[in-house]
Amino acid sequence: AQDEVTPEQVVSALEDTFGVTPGERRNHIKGTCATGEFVGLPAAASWSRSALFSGQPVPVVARLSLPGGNPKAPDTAKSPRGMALEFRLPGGALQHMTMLNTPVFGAAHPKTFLDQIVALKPDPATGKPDPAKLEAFKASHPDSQAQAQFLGEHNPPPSFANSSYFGIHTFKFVDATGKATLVRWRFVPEDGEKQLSDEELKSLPANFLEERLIERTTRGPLRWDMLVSIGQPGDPENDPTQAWPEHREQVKVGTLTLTAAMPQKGAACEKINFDPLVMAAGIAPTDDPILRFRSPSYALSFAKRLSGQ
Ligand code: HEM
Repeated sequence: AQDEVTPEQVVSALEDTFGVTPGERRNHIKGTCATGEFVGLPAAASWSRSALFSGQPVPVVARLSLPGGNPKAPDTAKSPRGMALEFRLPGGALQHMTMLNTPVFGAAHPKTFLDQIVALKPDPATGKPDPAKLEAFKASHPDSQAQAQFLGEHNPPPSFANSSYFGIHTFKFVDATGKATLVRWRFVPEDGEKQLSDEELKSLPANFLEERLIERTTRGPLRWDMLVSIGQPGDPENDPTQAWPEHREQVKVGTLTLTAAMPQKGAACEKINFDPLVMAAGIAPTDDPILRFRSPSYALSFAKRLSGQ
């Protein structure tokens, strides 16, 4: 029954809960474009033959975002922040990484994601989600617990620049001989991780993330190290709600640099579908049911917004 959920149902639920802004994303509607480059470390070639790790600069189009389909979502919301990257490899190949600033996701199966979106629908009487429905959702979906706990313990960042972003799913790095290694990646900010105080959460205006990101890039390049954890046999491969055991080997495989940021309207990131299954040779997906479900859901949202719906 878990896999009976369809992308159509989930996109309809997003539209029902958040409303539709014609021509815009059904999820992560609020966002900011950025551009820069990635330079990989050739040492990573012992795990992956991806052109990402040639040592040559690879142009990147990025989008930093807030989840949900409400274009007015406040930047203080205790929700994840998103970072989507499109790497433009030599010869026209593309590699995507579409990440959140939580180490785990809030659903092991698409049904949990669907039920959460339904539970988040504002009650017409209050304009807010019904607390009883949210409680019932939590109680009946233990796989939502780990991400909710992380979000409860970590206030959102004061800037997109002050967050780590996690691939969350397990992926395969594939070397030149075809040997696959299970990995999880994350991007760690050179500006350091920071969290808003509870006071700031109450006093800050609804919009500051875009302005701060643009301002930050005018003062100099913004960098994240790409780190990869190397999996061991038995590490969870198909469950994005489960962290890997601590002390897995960590390898730095490259550096992302963002040099400019701009409002999304008319900018390079606006019309990109950051489908996480867009992959170039050297990186491959696992059978994680959430990872596999994302691709057709993003395609549906993308097709609708491109046609002006
Ligand atoms: C059942 C699971 C999920 C569903 C149904 C889903 C659905 C969607 C949809 C429909 C969009 C808008 C696509 C577009 O119009 O371009 C989106 C965007 C996004 N999602 Fe997901 N998502 C899921 C899981 C995840 C996970 C696990 C992550 C992170 C690891 C993630 C991160 C993002 C980000 C960062 C964006 C914004 C991309 C951009 O800037 O264009 N999502 N999601």
